[in-house]
Amino acid sequence: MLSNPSQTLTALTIAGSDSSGGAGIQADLATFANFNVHGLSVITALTAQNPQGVHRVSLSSIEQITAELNAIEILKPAAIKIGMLANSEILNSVNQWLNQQPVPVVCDPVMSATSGGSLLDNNGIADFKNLLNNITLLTPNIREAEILTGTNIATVEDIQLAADNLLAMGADSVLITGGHFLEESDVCLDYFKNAEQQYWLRGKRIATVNNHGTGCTLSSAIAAALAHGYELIDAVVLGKMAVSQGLSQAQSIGNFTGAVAHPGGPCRIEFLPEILPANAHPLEYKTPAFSRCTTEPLGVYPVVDSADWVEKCLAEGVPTVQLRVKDLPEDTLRELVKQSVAAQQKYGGQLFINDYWQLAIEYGAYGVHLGQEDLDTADIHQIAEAGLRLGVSNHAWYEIARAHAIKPSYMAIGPIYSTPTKVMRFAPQGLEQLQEWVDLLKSEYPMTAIGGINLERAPAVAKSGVGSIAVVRAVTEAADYKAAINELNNSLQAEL
Ligand SMILES: Cc1ncc(COP(=O)(O)OP(=O)(O)O)c(N)n1
Ligand SMILES: Cc1ncsc1CCOP(=O)(O)O
Ligand SMILES: [Mg+2]
Repeated sequence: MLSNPSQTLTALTIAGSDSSGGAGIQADLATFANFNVHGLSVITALTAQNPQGVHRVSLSSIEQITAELNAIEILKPAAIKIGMLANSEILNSVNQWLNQQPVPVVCDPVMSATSGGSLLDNNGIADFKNLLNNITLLTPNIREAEILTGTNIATVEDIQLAADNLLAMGADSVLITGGHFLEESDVCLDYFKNAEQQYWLRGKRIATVNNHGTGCTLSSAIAAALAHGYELIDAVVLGKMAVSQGLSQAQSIGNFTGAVAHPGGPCRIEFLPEILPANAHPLEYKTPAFSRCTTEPLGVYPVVDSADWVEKCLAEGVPTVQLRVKDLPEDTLRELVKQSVAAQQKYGGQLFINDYWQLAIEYGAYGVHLGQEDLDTADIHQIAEAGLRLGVSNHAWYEIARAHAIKPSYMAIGPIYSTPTKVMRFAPQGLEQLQEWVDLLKSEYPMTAIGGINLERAPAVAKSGVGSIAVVRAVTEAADYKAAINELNNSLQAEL
């Protein structure tokens, strides 16, 4: 799912072996391989298991587990996944070793097999809180969250309360997975919370009985993405996609139920989860209905800072243009928006106003372009109801999942290259990441690429199939802006 890094990355799973091959160590290693991460393993227990049940469990000795943990240390796992710990003795000795580990730890609090057998004894459950201080992300399902918190979970509010309890018990972040919540509905709701953020992830429910190993796959996929250096919130999206894609291809084994698959390869948009707006109730959230853009793909897309530039670009026949100005007094802004809208009425084209969505509505602009921070405060339903289009900036997987929940009129990806035009906390995405996001999103959204794109780079960017290139300097600082627009257009046309 993630491409091969230039140096071998390692991740460690500390878990039990599943003789039926669908969960535990076997699922974790298959997931790591899928994410191009070399898997290290410390096996806490051997289970004699098949779809009919867990027939026998044989625990590894503490000496063996400790020796394995110490042995793999020189291979420097970049992330750790924890699964079956069997009992309090194993749990506490793993925890002691974790005290020295500087890397993120994802813990799936495995307590029982899908087929029913117990995989953690009562003392282990009682001691589980000891482990939480060493856990970056805890990924319980509803039943596991109930057991760990001693609460009953039947509603959305119960899930939120359980997450609060788990954080209070010491976990840094918690993701309560909703595979067994509202099972009759066609969506699957997971809830993420830590000190900074809380959100619902809404994914398509993949109804299958072949779901053995789902929790193992999710937690090890998140650990693998963390090993690649992704931020936790991005890793959660990647983990969720891997599970949904895997469930969609899961097959039975003869007459027996099977396990989540590990197909690898590119992910389809139907498996991209939606991150619902922070204040949305997950069962009542209504997706806004934004109008589509008239001209798709969006083509050459100059981002300019004056009504004069808007007019010159539209007069030159660009299909899309954006007015992007910062820190101006209200009356100057109004005048700029008004004049830009007048230019659009004269020449046609799609005029997007950056940031100032109320003015865009008031003056009847074609659309609004918003950054992810703006989504926290803008009334996006009002923008949609006024008939304006919405474009949204995206720099990371988490942002893409968040934008996907509001179904904007287009998705912007950037920065593709480094640029002096804007200070951003995101590293350049590069062409490979652009390609992955174009392949994922293009069937549902028109897209544009922005950041550091000049005439030389335009053909390579256009080759991704993005269909539009958004530029500031390549037009506004060109010796001949008309020729620049023409050349950018030629690069895009060559790929249509
Ligand atoms: C086409 C396009 N893509 C991205 C941006 C960046 O917008 P935003 O995140 O709102 O940041 P500012 O432009 O406001 O600094 C854009 N303007 N246009
Ligand atoms: C506004 C913005 N958002 C992401 S990159 C960028 C600036 C792009 O400017 P340039 O085309 O000059 O690199
Ligand atoms: Mg903005």
